[in-house]
Order: sequence, then structure tokens, then C-alpha cells
Amino acid sequence: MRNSVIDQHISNVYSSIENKGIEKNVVISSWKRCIETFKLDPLSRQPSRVLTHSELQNHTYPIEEFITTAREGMRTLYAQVQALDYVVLLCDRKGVTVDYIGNDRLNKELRNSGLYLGADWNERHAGTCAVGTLINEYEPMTIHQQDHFDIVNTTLTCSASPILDHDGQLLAVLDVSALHSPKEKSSQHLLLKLVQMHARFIESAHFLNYYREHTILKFDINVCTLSTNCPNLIALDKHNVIVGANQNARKIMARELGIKDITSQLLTGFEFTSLFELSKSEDAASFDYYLFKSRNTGLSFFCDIQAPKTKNKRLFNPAPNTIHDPVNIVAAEIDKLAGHDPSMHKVKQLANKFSPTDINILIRGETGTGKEVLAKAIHDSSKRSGGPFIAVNCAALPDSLIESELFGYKSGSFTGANSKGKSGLILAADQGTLFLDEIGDMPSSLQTRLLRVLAEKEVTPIGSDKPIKVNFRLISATHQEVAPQNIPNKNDFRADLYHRLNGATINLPPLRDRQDIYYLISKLMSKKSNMNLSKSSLEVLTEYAWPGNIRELKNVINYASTLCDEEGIRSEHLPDYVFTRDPFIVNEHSYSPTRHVETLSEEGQELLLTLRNNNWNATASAKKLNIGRATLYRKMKKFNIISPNNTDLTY
Ligand SMILES: Nc1ncnc2c1ncn2[C@@H]1O[C@H](COP(=O)(O)OP(=O)(O)OP(=O)(O)O)[C@@H](O)[C@H]1O
Repeated sequence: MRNSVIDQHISNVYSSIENKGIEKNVVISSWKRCIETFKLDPLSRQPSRVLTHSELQNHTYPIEEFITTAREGMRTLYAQVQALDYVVLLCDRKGVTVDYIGNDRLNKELRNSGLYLGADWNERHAGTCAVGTLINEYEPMTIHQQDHFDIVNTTLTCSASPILDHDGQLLAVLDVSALHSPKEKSSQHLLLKLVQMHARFIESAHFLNYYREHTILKFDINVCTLSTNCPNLIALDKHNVIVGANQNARKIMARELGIKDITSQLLTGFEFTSLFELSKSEDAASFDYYLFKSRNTGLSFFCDIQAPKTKNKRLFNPAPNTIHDPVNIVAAEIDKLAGHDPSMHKVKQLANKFSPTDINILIRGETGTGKEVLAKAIHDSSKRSGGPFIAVNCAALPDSLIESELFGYKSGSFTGANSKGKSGLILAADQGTLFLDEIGDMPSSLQTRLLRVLAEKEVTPIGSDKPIKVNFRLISATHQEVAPQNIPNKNDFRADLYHRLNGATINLPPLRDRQDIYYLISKLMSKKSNMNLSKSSLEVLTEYAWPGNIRELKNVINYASTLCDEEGIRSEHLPDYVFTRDPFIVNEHSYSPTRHVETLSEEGQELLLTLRNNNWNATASAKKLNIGRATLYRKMKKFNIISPNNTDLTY
């Protein structure tokens, strides 16, 4: 940056805070705070403060469900500003970026400038900036280029709007920012309006989600807004007592009651009919709606009544779509697979895109990451959902049975066969979806047969010469690398079959890389009534590496909920091994093979548990198992068990 620009900025900052006569504005008040309260230096060139993964989780956990709700609004906003290279940030009430949508192409620059997930935009660290200054001033604002306090931020432009909760308190901040923009601040005027509008959408979505188990009155003077983005919302309990109202409805009620403070608790607890008179509309154009009239001011409103949703149906579903964006709406079956996590967001987008098609999908991911659950969600949201979903684990079937199980056989075709014959699992999937798990374990002779079925769309049972037409969608899964070009020495997976299976690939992230573990825990715990999880046990579960992924998490939740009392799960109810930070050496560059105790055979489980109980000491473990050390190593290799420290046990 040129020296003259820097000098000008510094002189502006210091002269304006000293100039008593100058008109007070939010930027100058903020500069003053930065110097006098936060003791910041505009020349410090502080790199942006970015939280670590676990620090960030402390900010995302408490508002996990809200983040999921806000996502839809962020996406619609991003769709409108993307072409101009703006990014969308959602920050919590402390200024930490808890969600982010931006252009991958500019990733490095955006990260360096703090326009990224985990960046802390609190004024205390970042100086004057739209998010941080809004948190202090409580009003929508644009902080443009030289308005920023720290010299490193003076090329940015940021426009932010508050998102308030149903008590009128600051819940989050929605922001759009860009690395470069025209010099004039007025160029950002429309962007600020856009951000404010989307902040209101998100507030409404959050309100509707929060009060989903209550009756909700959507009302307005204008009948047209009732079915889209209704500005006024009131929630009633089953006795018609007002339990919540959004900002606009609070203003209307405050007028009605003659109360000035719209954040006041006084605005709830009234029986609705003591304030308003409700009747059915007689106007033909709006006969679907009710009318209500205020008893004091005489104002009339059209009203739509939304009945309470049942608990189970809505729990953890994102907010109802107050924002209409048909292209981006993710099918509910797919959406509920994950909470707020960037890589699962991509998975959901891909699954949503491919589910209506008949493209063959290959799902890759470590054991227990939810490959079958994803395949079922794709099936359930596809046009084949009325048909069968047939799941076959190729690794679990012995080679001798897999052919007859899959392709079926004619009566008397081989010794031991059922005398009536069997139609086979491929035919059972007719009109539905066939899910072939562990496809990498399919014997090579059967790969050729499967390829033929896929190419000709007909199956010939063993012992028959009559092919039968079959119509199914194939989803396959693997925890290992099957792409032929990536395994030059492994020629037993046919390249032509690989290409046929892999119309599209979806990579499922391992649980240790996901940011929505809290969502998954809540989801798994919601099946147990009134179950709580203490903060310390949540921290333990967050730090653990989860080699067995969601399957292991599910087992741990089941284990702990069996041991715990009515107060819920505390650390002492968790199994010992989750306190180990690094239970296995996990190779991040390949699909790690089965290493989790529950996924091993009985022999493997015994071996793993003995090693764990003997602190991975080879001599002690071998002695306990009554085998030699060489046999111990051989067995470890067989079951792919690797010591956490990998030094005392080498092969
Ligand atoms: N999104 C999810 N929400 C809740 N439970 C899940 C989710 N995904 C997976 N699970 C649970 O985790 C377990 C493992 O899931 P699944 O069988 O789909 O994994 P997988 O990757 O196919 O495993 P494998 O590779 O061993 O076949 C199951 O009990 C499943 O119910």
C-alpha cells in the first residue's frame, strides 16, 4: 500500500477522534473505542484472528439449529451477489464467523483477509468493521474501505445487518463483503438493503422453526404477503395465549398495549382474543384467510393460521421455506443427514442433484460414515421411492453364494439349491434401487456378469438361458480405492465396470473432519427421551478421532445412555477409550480400513481390546493371548490394527 494512502488514513483516524466539533457517526465512535477502549493501533497490521476447529465449535454448538435454518437465506443471498465476487458471512453475537459461503477460486485471498469460516470480527480484535461495529451499535451498516480501522482492512467493503431473536436480542449478524469494490461508499447502498432483507427472511425462518410446535398467526394489512414472506408473526399456545412475537408484531402489540419497550416480556402472556377480534374473511378474493381487528386501534389484518407441527416430524429439520428457491431446496430425506458442515453441505448438494436422475452413483467413505444411509436417502427422495431399496454387502457374502444371491438361479441348477429356484437380489430391486456395498470386494468373475446386466438391463439366472428384463438404479459404495488408474498393481477391478458404476462420485467425510458432531449427537439422542449431555462429555466426544465414524458414535451414545441416570450423560458414563486423543494412526490420504472394535471379527476384537488393555505393549499383549510376539504382529497386520504411537509395535 502506498505510504501517502497510509498516512492519510492514520491522520483521518486521529484527527477525527480528536475533533470535538465533528458530527458524531458510527465510524468515528468506533475508531474512538478502538483506540481508547481496546488500545488498538491502526498501523498494527494484525493478521485476522481465525479460531481453531475446536474453538469454533464452542461458537457453533449453541446455535447449531439456527445455523442450519439460516443456510437457506445465506444461499439465496449469495446467489445474488456471487457474480460480483462478494462472500456471505454469518457471525454469532460475539462476531465469530460461524458460517460462510464464498468463491473457491478466491479462497486463499479471502482466508488471508479473514473473509472465512472461523474469523473473529469482534471490534476488540479486528477494529472498526461492519460486523464488530454493528455488535456495538445495533444497526445495519456498511463499513467501506477507509472506514475500517486497521490499515490491512482498508481495501475491503462490508455491509451487515443484525438478526434478532424473538425477544428482540441480537442473535447473529449477516454480512456481505468483498475484497475489492468501487471507491464510492454509495456503490454499496443496494447491497446493504439486500442484506437487511435477507436478515429479515432468516429471522422469520428462525421464528417459524422455533415455535414450530405452536399455532402461528401470520398477519398483514396486505393479503399478498401471507403466503410468501409475511412480516408479522405471533405464536400462540394451546390456550390461545401469546408466547412469542417477531419484531414487527411486537411493534403492533406494543402500540395496542401502549408499551414503549418492544423487547419487554410484557408483550407475551396475553390471551390473543383480549387484544384482537378474529373472524373469517368474507372477501371473496381472500376467502382462505381470517381477519382480525385490533380492539384498541381498530386496525384490521388478514391472517393465515399455521397449525402446530408434531414434535418428531420437525425436530432438526431446517426451517420451513419462507424463502422460495426451488433450485436449491434440498430434499428433506437428504437434508437431515447432516447439520452445519461445509463438506456435508457439498455431499447434500450433490445427492440432491443426482437423486432425481438414474445416474449410477459411487459413494466413497470410511467404514461407518453413513454410505448406506446416504444411498437410502437418495432412493427415498428419488422417483423410485415407491419401489424397493435392496442393499447387498458384497464383502459379507461368501464368494460361493454371491453369484446365486445376486443373479438368482433356476430350479435344480446346482446341488443344495432351492428346488423352486430363486429370483435373486438384482431382480428384487426391479423398479427400485440396488445398493452394492463394498463393491471392491466383488469377485472378478462376477464383475463381468454385473457389467452385462448394467449394459443390457437384463439378468440371466444361473442355469437359465432366458434373460429377464430388469429396471433398477445402481448405487455402489466402497471404503477402499477402486479406481483402476490409482492402483496400477491392482488389476482385479475392471476399469469398464468402474466407469459404469461411477456416473458420479460422492465422497463422505470421516466424522473427525465434520463440524456437525453436535447435530449428530442430538439426533442420536433425540431417540432417547429427555436425555441430556454434559458440557465436559461433549468436549470429550468432540476431541475423539472416531475411527469407526458415525457407527461408533452411535454405539458410544447407546452405551452411555444405558449407564447414565435421569440427569443425563456425564463423562464418567463414556467408555474409557474415547478419552484417548489419537486411538489409531489414521492415514488421511487413503480410505482407512476397518479398525474399529465393533467392526472387527471376534478374533480381531479380542486382539484390539487386549492391546488397549495392555497399553499397546506387545510382549504383555502376546503373553495375555498366549501367543508369540511374531504371531501377534502377524495378526495385527491381518486385522489392520495399528498402534497409536506406532513405535513400540512395528511390523
Ligand atoms: N446421518 C446420520 N444420522 C444418524 N445416524 C447415522 C447417519 N449416518 C449413519 N448413521 C448410522 O451410523 C451407522 C453406520 O451407517 P452406514 O451403515 O450407512 O455406514 P457405512 O458407511 O455404509 O458403513 P460400512 O462401510 O461399514 O458399510 C448406522 O447405524 C447408521 O444408522
